[in-house]
Amino acid sequence: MRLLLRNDAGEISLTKYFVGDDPIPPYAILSHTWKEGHEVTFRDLMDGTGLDKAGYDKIQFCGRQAERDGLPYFWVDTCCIDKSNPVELRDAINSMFRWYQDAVRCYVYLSDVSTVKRKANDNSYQYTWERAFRESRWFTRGWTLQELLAPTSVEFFSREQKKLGNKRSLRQHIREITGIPNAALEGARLSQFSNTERFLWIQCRQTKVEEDKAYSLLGIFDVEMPLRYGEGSTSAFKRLEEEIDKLNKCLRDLRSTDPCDDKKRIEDTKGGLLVDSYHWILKNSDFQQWRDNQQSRLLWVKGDPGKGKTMLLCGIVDELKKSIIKTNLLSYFFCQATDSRLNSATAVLRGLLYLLVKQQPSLISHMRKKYDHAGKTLFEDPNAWVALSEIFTHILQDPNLSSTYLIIDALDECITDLSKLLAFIVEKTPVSSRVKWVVSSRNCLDIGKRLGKVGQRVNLSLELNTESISMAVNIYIRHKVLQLAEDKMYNDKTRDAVLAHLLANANNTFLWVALVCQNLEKTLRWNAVAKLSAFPPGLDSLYERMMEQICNSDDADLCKRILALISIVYRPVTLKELTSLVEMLDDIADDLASTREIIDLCGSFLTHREGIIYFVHQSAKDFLLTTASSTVFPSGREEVYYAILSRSLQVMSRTLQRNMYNLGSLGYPAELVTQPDPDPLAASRYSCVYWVNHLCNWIPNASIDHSLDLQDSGAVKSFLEEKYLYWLEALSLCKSIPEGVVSVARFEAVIQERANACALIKLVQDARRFIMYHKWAIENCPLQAYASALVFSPARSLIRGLFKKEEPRWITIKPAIEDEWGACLQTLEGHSDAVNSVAFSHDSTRLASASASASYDRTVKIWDANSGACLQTLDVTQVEIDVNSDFYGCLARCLYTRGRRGASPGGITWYLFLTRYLIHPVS
Ligand SMILES: Nc1ncnc2c1ncn2[C@@H]1O[C@H](COP(=O)(O)OP(=O)(O)OP(=O)(O)O)[C@@H](O)[C@H]1O
Repeated sequence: MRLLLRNDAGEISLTKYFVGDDPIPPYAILSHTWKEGHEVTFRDLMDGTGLDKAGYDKIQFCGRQAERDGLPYFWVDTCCIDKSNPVELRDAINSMFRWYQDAVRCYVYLSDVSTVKRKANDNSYQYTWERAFRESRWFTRGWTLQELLAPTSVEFFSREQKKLGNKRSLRQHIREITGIPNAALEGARLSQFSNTERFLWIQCRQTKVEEDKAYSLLGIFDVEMPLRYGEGSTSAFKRLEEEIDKLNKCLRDLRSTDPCDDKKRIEDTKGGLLVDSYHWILKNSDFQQWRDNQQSRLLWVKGDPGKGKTMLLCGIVDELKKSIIKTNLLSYFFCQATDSRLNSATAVLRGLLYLLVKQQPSLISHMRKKYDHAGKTLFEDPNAWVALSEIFTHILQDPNLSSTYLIIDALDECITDLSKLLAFIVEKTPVSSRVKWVVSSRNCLDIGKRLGKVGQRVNLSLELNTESISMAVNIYIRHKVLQLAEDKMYNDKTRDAVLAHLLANANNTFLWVALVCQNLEKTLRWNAVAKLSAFPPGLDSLYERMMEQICNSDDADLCKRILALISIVYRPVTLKELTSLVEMLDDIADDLASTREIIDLCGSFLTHREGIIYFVHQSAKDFLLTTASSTVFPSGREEVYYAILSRSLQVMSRTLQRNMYNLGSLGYPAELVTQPDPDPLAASRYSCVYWVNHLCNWIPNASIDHSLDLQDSGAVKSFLEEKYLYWLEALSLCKSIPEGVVSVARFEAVIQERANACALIKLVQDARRFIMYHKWAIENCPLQAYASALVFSPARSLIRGLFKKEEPRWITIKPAIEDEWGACLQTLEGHSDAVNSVAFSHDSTRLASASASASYDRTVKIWDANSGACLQTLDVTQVEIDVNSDFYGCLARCLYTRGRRGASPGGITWYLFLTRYLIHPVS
């Protein structure tokens, strides 16, 4: 951008063009409406002409007003853009919103509003500036919409250059004139207003050039697109809407969880956030140093289990939201070890990115190119970390990134790839001075060592802030006891006894207090005081006592079984899923209220919210898996894996059948499928995705009598024979076909190792070929499991034979297919043109395919050799690849047939040879 500078003599000159990282001095900006032929242009200023034009007065006004406000620099659109330079014009239009946003002051000059009272007609003197203000042309123009919304400070001036008020003082008028809600006028992020609402704001406004009506919205939607003057308004709006749709689709695919919802859920499940119990942090000197000192980039909050770190970070998020200016970004993520969707480094980056892009949509530009090639898999496949960390790095380096706060809670609960996440934080913290980080964890030596490498770090140890924590916990105790006393109608004596016990034994541990109070909620009023001695100090002692109580209760076996199961499932299960997995709950399978009651009996280990069962705290799960392991798993964990496997097979056998969601046609696309209510898969969803995992975990033990076995006559084989195809449909409905592909491969490996059952092994091998070959079709259209998958399988495929009855009857002439599965394992579809090279990685887990010649699609794709998922698409224009040279270990040429199997135009069928460990180039 180029600014104007007013010197002491009142002379105005243009500055140099600021590019890249050039620091731009604080400046004021003018907003006005243009008058044809009267405006001073860039050329005028360069040639020293235009001083006699009427528009020059406005420029001088802006310069003088800026000087009064202590700003020597200012910007006026008529003369600061060289419109004869198309590149500069394009960049200016795409950046204009930000220029207005970054201005310290925006002066709106209203040439048609006068403060001089004058006679409107013969007998009236009521023509005041307010009415002229309401009717001003400024409110009817397209570009002035962003000039009203983008800057924080907007001041309005009359024709006589007299100040009329500002955006805040004139809010009521502006709202009535424009229909724009107060929140938007007060600077709320525009991304929080719906598209329809934002389009409405421009509807009645006009622009001189018709396309500008759409182009003037680019900043309001925070998207970029090339300008094509002459395309017409319809086309410009169409392209704008397409751009917005692409943005929304990318954002939808990026979202694996919404950390805003996670925060709310965590607060709700933990009984609500008590402001008085975290407010101490605002006065803490370490926190203040981190917040106020530009050099302090990272705050590490550390403390023992249950000391209130998570709730403290929830509080910090709330406080930052209140105190930071609206253009700043705030993104956060709460790791939870008990939930596989929230316990990996990839999940953390994905969640942080999601919130960042939601607030500043233009940041999506850093992922769009890759995303446009790879789609959702970019964020999900095994290489997601590589892609996400690269995108994140670009965002952190983006000069347009607003000041940003990034908050990650519970690093110690990041189970997968914590070291990668730590390395990333350590490496990226110094990258941008506009980004501040807060992370929390337990007192882990390893985390401390890694974070110790960050120079600009502040450590905040809860154990070293005993006084503050003690006061915070005492406030919490008083709050909880008052609540209990009210709910349970304690008399004063009981209330005081409970209060005294908690104050004396809490040891500055919030969680201990929370657990005791949870227990007291279930204790009869008359028994409360006597029961207090059952709550010894210390978390582990408390858990032990809770376990003892469970063991002595009437429902001990059931509670222990539920606790064991919840400790080892791969994700939190729903109440319905739980009833299907625990035999002892059979009698109340349809009675969710009773299941809830039983969960409540499991001491204070478990809690449930919106039908999903969670551990009350990670430390509860840790306790069950370690200290209480022999109580909860008296016959070892294998026995519980077995039970889950066995029950999973039962529930799937009961519920899986053809067309469970009543889809209208065989080609019904998976992306349009919505979950019916009631959901036929509600009880078996977990089992469908994870039964093979439990089978792999289970090591048959001769001492236990298993009715289920891996023999030719066993239940596993019967399940596959009777339900395999319905299971594939269910996996597709659960959007879990890639997991299914990996499961069947694992299954095959396990069964070859463990079972002495030829028929079962053959069946599983056939099942594996079936899912690999038809993965794409079934994943995209669930019912294709019964159509193309069957019809295009070899005549002697065991699965085809078993499910012959499901083949569409109306296909009377069936394609001639080989008798046996051929050399083709699966079809990898994705390149839009011919492929000229492929190569396996050294460990055979990855396959690279290149369509890299000039006339091809100029991409290299990396595939997971097991699941066939496309992991990454590399743009060959960016990656220098000589297709004839060594690449990715070795390059192999493969046979391919274009469009075989009637694949999509340009689709390619690859023959991946069974002997893939022995890659030899073939012509
Ligand atoms: N400010 C607060 N307001 C309300 N409840 C709180 C607050 N701080 C702590 N608690 C209570 O204490 C419990 C433990 O707090 P929290 O989960 O934040 O501890 P933590 O230090 O993160 O534990 P861990 O490291 O083991 O995960 C919460 O479940 C909640 O019930």
